[in-house]
Amino acid sequence: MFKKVDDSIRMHQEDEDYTNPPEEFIGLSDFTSCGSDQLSFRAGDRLLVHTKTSADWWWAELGGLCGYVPSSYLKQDVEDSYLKQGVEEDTSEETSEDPWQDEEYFGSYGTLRLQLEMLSDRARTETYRQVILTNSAPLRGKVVMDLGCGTGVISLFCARLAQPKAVYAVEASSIAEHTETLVRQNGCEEVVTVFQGRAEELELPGTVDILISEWMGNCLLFEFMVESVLQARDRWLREGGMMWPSGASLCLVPCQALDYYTERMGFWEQPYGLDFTALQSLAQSEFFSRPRFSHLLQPEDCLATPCDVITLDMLTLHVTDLEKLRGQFTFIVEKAGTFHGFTSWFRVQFQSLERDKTTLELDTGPYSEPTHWKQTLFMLDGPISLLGGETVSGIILLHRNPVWRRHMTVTIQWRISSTEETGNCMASILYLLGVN
Ligand SMILES: N=C(N)NC/C=C/[C@H]1O[C@@H](n2cnc3c(N)ncnc32)[C@H](O)[C@@H]1O
Repeated sequence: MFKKVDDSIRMHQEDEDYTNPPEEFIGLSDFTSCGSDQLSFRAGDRLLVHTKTSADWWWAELGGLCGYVPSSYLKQDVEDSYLKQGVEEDTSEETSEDPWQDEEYFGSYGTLRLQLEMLSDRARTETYRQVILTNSAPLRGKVVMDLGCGTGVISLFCARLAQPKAVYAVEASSIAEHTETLVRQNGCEEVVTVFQGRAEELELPGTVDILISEWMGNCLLFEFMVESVLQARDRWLREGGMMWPSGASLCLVPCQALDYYTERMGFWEQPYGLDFTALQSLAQSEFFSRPRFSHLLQPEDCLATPCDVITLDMLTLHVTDLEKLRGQFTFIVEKAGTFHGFTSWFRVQFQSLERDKTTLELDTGPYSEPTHWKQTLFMLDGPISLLGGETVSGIILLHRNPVWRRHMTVTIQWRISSTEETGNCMASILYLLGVN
């Protein structure tokens, strides 16, 4: 999907390298530490960066205190504009200063490649078709807004499978120029009207009864198109109207990832009979210091029963809630295995328009048909052997990036606690993972 500014997991670095003189950076925005080894600061603070331990997490000092800070919250005090960490060098004024990166974002969605990827995702597209089909009766005479309609497939489902009064198909990318043709070619021009532009900037003929959108990104929120959906809800959805999806959950599970670990880390043990283990710390930083968005988790690699860590009600959620979302979890390890990391995915629900009728759901997890989102794998600093019976508990924090508005930092704080039958003291390990 949309090219990611350097998403990475901050790693624990045991040996700090202080050979380079510290560099002074300025805080772009307030940052509140969410772990014992992070350093809080305020916008305008001048920090001394001693070590750029990874692409997104640096070891810095402020007022005599040291700790990890997110590089995306900092800029150097230089005359010309400072390009953010992870965004490629770009001459156009627009890209380096547009916090929504809309030129790049809508540019990518204007390609058939991405539209084909979403349309080819059978589980995704068929779920939306089923939602329309099973609600065709109550959809009669209603006004529908399809936000981010792309090729207009959902709008065409509405017009072909139900008898709505009108469908407003809203699309900001250049694909909208073709959507008009598709609407006419499928004989739906009486019902479906295409509006090309950002939903936030458009004038619609009036309020709508249903706001349907396929807005979800990796880890549910990446891309933050959800903000556009909430803004459109507040502006166009009538009182008592329906949001589709009506609800969304972010799911998490501790897991094994032996194939990935072996492929990227084990490989250096003895390639062609040679000892390349000296490269393993680089491999850790290069491969495991960013979420793996294209992971396909096998059910047998789940070490516990997955759980919903964050749940959103699309009728009551506010844009301001998106700045910081927090969830808790407690997993009971159900089998012996190697704890390589956590895998996350999402589920979205579509409440029926008719009271006490079935709510439909799109589940992008390992026990359902794979989707183009696949799942997201967060690797640990190093694998941990588990016997089964342990408890893995902790919290997950999603902090929206204050500068790059389509990005977020995901921090997972967790501990393993296992008490022997003999009542030994609690053995606990505390690790901190941060994803930018
Ligand atoms: N990532 C997945 N799977 N789905 C995301 C789906 C994104 C689609 O919605 C459009 N879109 C996103 N935000 C807006 C907006 N504010 N106004 C109008 N159109 C918009 C994009 O151009 C894509 O075609």
